[in-house]
Amino acid sequence: MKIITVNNYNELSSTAGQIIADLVSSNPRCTLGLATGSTPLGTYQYLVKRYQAGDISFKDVQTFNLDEYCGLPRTHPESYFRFMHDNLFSHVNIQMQNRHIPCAEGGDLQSQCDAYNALLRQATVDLQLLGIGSNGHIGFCEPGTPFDQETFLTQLAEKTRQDNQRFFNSLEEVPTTAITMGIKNIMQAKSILLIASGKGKAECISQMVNGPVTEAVPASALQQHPNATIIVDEEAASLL
Ligand SMILES: N[C@@H]1[C@@H](O)[C@H](O)[C@@H](COP(=O)(O)O)O[C@@H]1O
Repeated sequence: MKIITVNNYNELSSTAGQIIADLVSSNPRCTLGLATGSTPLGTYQYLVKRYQAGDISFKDVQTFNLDEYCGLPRTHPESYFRFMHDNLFSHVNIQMQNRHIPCAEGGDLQSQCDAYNALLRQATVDLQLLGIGSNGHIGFCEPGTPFDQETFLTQLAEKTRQDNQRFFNSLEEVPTTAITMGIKNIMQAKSILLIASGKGKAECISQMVNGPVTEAVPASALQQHPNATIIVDEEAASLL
């Protein structure tokens, strides 16, 4: 694992954004794995600026998102479909048919998992962007998820629902399940870029980097990835 410590969130966002922009410039047909949550917002803003400045084009870039809540229509303000539209897709030229997000609408969620997994199996993700949950989750792979797990219907941990309550009016409104890439899918990316900011992430970052590789801390699987880079600000790095 390569660890890059930066001073603050702005630097974190530009450092991560620069790595992604460099990849898109050198490999215009690359495939990006994308993440949601508040941490990647600055990274997406950086990429939008570079696109608007005419520095990079996403015309031939493919994207695969990590996860999607179940029980929210895609039009819901907190769906990850909507998040990606509002924060990245509506501002850059990633073609509609090249954007992939798990579909968690409709009755047969297992079929939706299988369909997404089949797409992932055909793809090679060049760079997977990740945030981290305060309990060490990646995507929505919660503690206890087997490392050989592929795309699946996951039960959200209570801690995750509490953490994400800030985006909803009440805890009751936070979905209890989601479709997520599995750890096996995530680990198949050629490179991984995990970003974390703030004191609330210090403990899980320390466990991920210095703790044992264990299913109890899903992000610890990244210790076994040949090309994983972690960018942390000083607060998130404070227990390393
Ligand atoms: N499914 C997402 C994760 O992909 C994300 O990494 C995590 C942390 O989010 P934040 O960046 O808002 O702390 O939140 C959600 O649970």
